[in-house]
Amino acid sequence: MPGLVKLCGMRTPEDARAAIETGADLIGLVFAPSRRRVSLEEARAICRTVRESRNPPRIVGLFVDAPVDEIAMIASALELDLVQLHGNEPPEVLARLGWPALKAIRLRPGESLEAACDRIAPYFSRERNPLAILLDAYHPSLLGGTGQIVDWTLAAELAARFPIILAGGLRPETVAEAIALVRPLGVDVSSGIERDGHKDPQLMQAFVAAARRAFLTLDRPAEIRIGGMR
Ligand SMILES: O=C(O)c1ccccc1N[C@@H]1O[C@H](COP(=O)(O)O)[C@@H](O)[C@H]1O
Repeated sequence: MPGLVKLCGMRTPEDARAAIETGADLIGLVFAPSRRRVSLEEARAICRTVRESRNPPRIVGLFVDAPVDEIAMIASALELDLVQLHGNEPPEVLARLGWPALKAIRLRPGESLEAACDRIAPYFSRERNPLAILLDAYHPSLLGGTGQIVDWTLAAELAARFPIILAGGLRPETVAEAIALVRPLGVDVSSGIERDGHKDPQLMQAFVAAARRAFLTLDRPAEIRIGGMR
């Protein structure tokens, strides 16, 4: 599959149904402090809805600096396809966890290419590599899902060197330009598909359609495999 599209922050089975309708590849459930956080029971209901669908997206559990035991417990209880580690988890955490993972790196304003590469490279020097690095924008007080935009020029340099999923302030009307410039393996969005703080089915549809069109126009579409998915 050229170009993955992840829709993050599903809070209800209805959100998940709307995401499934778009044909998104991945949906995200937040288990970190956030207005989008779901309990284990709420997550179970969402997972059931997803798995009963005909073309289920992969389910990603998002954690921020949570204890490894807690991540492992939730990942196995819900049979998550992937975890997204969105805090300051060092490479050892991915090795100890042993679960397919996306590692988020929050780029700081003015961060140099060299500094960003120095932060990312250690994740690829171990026996347990992340499937991709998810680039988000640093916020001084919030952990993510802030709608803040990443430096796309820096992101493009990083995407030429590492498997990158681009996140951070993407919207239906900006995602095509971001994909054309950055050429990531995938894109991820949370606040850009919300209206009045809730997931909006029309914005979800518009985001996925725009991302799909943009990935198709890349002359050499990037590819990523997640659990046999192409
Ligand atoms: O979505 C959240 O509430 C969240 C909470 C804590 C850490 C990360 C979170 N979301 C991730 O943030 C990025 C960017 O989101 P946005 O599109 O800028 O709103 C994305 O990877 C979400 O998965």
